[in-house]
Amino acid sequence: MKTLVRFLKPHKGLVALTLLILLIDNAGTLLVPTMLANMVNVGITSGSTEYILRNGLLMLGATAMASGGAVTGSYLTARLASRVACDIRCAIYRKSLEFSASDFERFGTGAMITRTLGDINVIQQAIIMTCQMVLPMPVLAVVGIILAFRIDYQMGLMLLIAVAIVMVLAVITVAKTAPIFIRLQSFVDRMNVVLRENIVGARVIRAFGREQREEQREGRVFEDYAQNAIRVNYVFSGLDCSCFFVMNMVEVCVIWLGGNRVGAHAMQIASISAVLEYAILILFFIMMAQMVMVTMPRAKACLDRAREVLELEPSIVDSADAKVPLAVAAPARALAGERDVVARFDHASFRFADADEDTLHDLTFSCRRGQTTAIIGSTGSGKSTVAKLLLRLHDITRGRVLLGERDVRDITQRELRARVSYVPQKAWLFSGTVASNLRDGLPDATEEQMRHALDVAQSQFVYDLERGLDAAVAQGGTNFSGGQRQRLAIARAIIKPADLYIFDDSFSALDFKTDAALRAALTQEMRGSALLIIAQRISTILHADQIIVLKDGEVVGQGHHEELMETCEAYRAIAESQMRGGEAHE
Ligand SMILES: Nc1ncnc2c1ncn2[C@@H]1O[C@H](COP(=O)(O)OP(=O)(O)OP(=O)(O)O)[C@@H](O)[C@H]1O
Repeated sequence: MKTLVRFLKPHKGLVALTLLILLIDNAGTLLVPTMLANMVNVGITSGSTEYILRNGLLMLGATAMASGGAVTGSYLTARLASRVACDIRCAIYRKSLEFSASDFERFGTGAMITRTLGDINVIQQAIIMTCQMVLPMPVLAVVGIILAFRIDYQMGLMLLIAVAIVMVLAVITVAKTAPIFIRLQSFVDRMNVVLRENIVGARVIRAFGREQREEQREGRVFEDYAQNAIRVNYVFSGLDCSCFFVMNMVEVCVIWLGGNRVGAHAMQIASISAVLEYAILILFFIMMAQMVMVTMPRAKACLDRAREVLELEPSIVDSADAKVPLAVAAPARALAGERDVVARFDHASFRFADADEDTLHDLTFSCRRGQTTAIIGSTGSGKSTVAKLLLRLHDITRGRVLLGERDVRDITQRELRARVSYVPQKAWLFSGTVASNLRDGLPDATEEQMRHALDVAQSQFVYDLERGLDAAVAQGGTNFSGGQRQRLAIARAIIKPADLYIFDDSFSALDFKTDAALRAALTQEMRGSALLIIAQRISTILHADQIIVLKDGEVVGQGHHEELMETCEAYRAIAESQMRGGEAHE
């Protein structure tokens, strides 16, 4: 509830206006039956045309209040609900950008999508239904019963008892059915996770002939959801018919008791229809409110899930004394006090939160300006983790990681990432154009700068595309080959001015000739910065100024290729295995 209040607060004017309009709608609705009764009881019985006309005009006014209020109220509630939903979605998205890799893993991509889209839709609908069906109910019930008492004491009492019984039944139904609706939302989450996995991995599923198995897995999830949805529909149909039964019974009672009261001259005939209308109106709103209330626990579950995301304290935050960030677009310049060392690992160790042992142990090495540092090691030795620590996507457990002379934890994340340019292992491009992707690296890049970056990244293939720099890029860059994607990701990284460029296994999909040409162009281009190249292929790092050999998260060798061939057993083993395979080309 606190979360909802927080998001309603900025719209308090709209909330107040919506409630006022709904009140006007209810007032109009409640006035009509009494006016109608008066018209018949007084106007028609006395034959006063003037009374009938005057009362008719007043009724017209009340009807206009009710219908105008209903239309405006619907518009305002829809507007309020969509504004609140939009604010929650934006807040979740903004929050997710603050998450470290492990924070994000706590929820998972599928669940984050459900929380941002499906869950917020449920909340949006709940706000609309609450405003239109639940909030008017107590007003209508209380005022309707008072008006019925004014018409006749016994009729009022009967209506009060009927409403009390229906309310008790409604509360029991809501309490009993709430868990089904909460379960329903968790099934939506599961469906989303399984569907996403199967759609993204559709080609792998086909390649491994796993269609039947995946179909069964999906079928089970859909089946669970369907079973729950059927139960929900049972509940609704049960509610529907019992409510209509109660309404009809109350109608019978009103007419029966009304007839008796008229016979006893305790009230006039047209008052029966007024009480009847109040009874139908109140019971109808109780029925609708009940239907909305059974879905409320689901909306609450959705709100709780949104709150979980919004209230999660990111595990990586800027320290209080971190310097004011530089503008991201500002060109990088020499880091104060350090001309030479751009980045340094100082006895750094790291352990994943869910791991039993350190992934990296006691790493000490520096990346220098104008030099290429390479990291090589077997699969899972911790190479990518080194890159992520430099970007502070994770925080080290012991030791220090420094940018220039400053610990990365004492720099704002914004400044840190403005000074480091990164090509991730999995080259990811955003949907748009080649140019828009390059502008992610440098927002105001000129065509000349883009062409230069493409040339350095050996991406001249772009010029052969029909629309050149404006060629369309599909989500993830799937309309390009793996090698083309890598080169475009490299172009995006090198167009950004930075002190440190990190290439995480970014040359793996390139042929040897392109790999060699790209490295030569990079070395030439990046003389003023430090390069950190993570690679599996010896040929990619052969000429690096310094090679770090990682084994099980430990540095087991450090030096030039020739030095390492002499002194490092692990390096020699990698080199020899690749030379046997004919990979180590210059
Ligand atoms: N989020 C995570 N949680 C727990 N352990 C992880 C996580 N990510 C990676 N690891 C583990 O950390 C170790 C190092 O992973 P890393 O990705 O750095 O290896 P790598 O040397 O880059 O491997 P590759 O060459 O295959 O890309 C691996 O053993 C991996 O299982």
